[in-house]
Amino acid sequence: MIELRDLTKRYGPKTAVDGLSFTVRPGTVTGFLGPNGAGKSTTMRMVLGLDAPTRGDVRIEGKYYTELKEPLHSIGALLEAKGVHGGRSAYNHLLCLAQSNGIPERRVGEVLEMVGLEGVARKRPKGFSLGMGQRLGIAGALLGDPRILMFDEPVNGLDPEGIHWIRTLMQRLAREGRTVFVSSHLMSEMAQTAEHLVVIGQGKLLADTSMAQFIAENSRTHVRVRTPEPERMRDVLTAEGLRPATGADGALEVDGAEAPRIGELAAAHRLVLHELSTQRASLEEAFMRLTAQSVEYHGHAPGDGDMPAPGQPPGPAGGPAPGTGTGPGEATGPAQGPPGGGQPPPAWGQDWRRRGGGR
Ligand SMILES: Nc1ncnc2c1ncn2[C@@H]1O[C@H](COP(=O)(O)OP(=O)(O)OP(=O)(O)O)[C@@H](O)[C@H]1O
Repeated sequence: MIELRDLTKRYGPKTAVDGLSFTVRPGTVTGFLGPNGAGKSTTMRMVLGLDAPTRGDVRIEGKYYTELKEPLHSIGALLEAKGVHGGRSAYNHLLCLAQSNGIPERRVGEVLEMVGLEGVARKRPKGFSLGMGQRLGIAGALLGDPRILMFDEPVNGLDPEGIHWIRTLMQRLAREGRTVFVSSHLMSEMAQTAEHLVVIGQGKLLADTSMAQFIAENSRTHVRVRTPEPERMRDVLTAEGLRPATGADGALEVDGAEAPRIGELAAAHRLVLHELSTQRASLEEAFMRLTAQSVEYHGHAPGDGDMPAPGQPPGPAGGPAPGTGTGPGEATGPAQGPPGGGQPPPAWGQDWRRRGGGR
């Protein structure tokens, strides 16, 4: 278990981490999410005692990092894959780590096998690919067989096979009852990996919630209906207590009813349908909405007039491209903006934040 209490870090006038309090529990993968510059790495460095908090503290299994007698047995971390001595072989790099932490040499072979690097054990990491470097970093984290594992952006730059491998490994470690804390700035990646989420923006806690709750509250659906008689369809839906909106292309967008129900209503009133589809907003979009106010740097493409200003939720045109945020619970239809035909939707993130998401 990792417990943060009012954790704060200032660099001169810049507050990188601002009063963070949350607990990372064992048995699940906890995703640590936030846009670039949100303070994830700074937080993780403070967990490991590499940076001193300006205020507040972190405890690992109830102890301060400095109180841990053999830290690698308590917490293993992958912060930056490049922090490896390039001149030593992978085996010797791990052996040095093991010897300085009272870990028997046989464990070096075990972890190399676990990460699939046994074939290059005698090679120098200098020539390793990014993926091999990540695997070596993870081998180092696993060396002390720790109860807690912490990975900072472990899938950055990896190919799909590498991403799949890391995801599976993290889930296995959590199933073994370990605490697994992993940072990312990609909601779509976390959606497939984590069961619990901690979201920060500009150093502040935005959410601490289960992934299931996040999906339930943010993967909002609506039904798109196209018919040659939209006005009559609208009247039928309104008579049922629904409030259809008109999309940019004239299609009706209906919240609060499933597609089969709408299809039955249309049939009962002998209305021809040209389209009846369930649309689900992507989790990536929900995450962008939640963190929109706390993104440090906004990119703008030429002619990017639709990008939301900080604090403004993006309309459908400002959201990610369809299909960019596939995660569990968004199997139907392309990723779309919410209903309303370009009208700003309710600020889901803010609403969700207000409702809280604590355990
Ligand atoms: N040593 C430092 N000195 C001054 N400012 C720093 C230092 N380290 C981090 N910062 C600033 O603190 C803020 C948080 O940085 P941090 O690297 O923790 O964010 P992050 O969420 O990990 O971002 P990313 O996803 O880009 O890695 C940023 O504005 C960064 O510029």
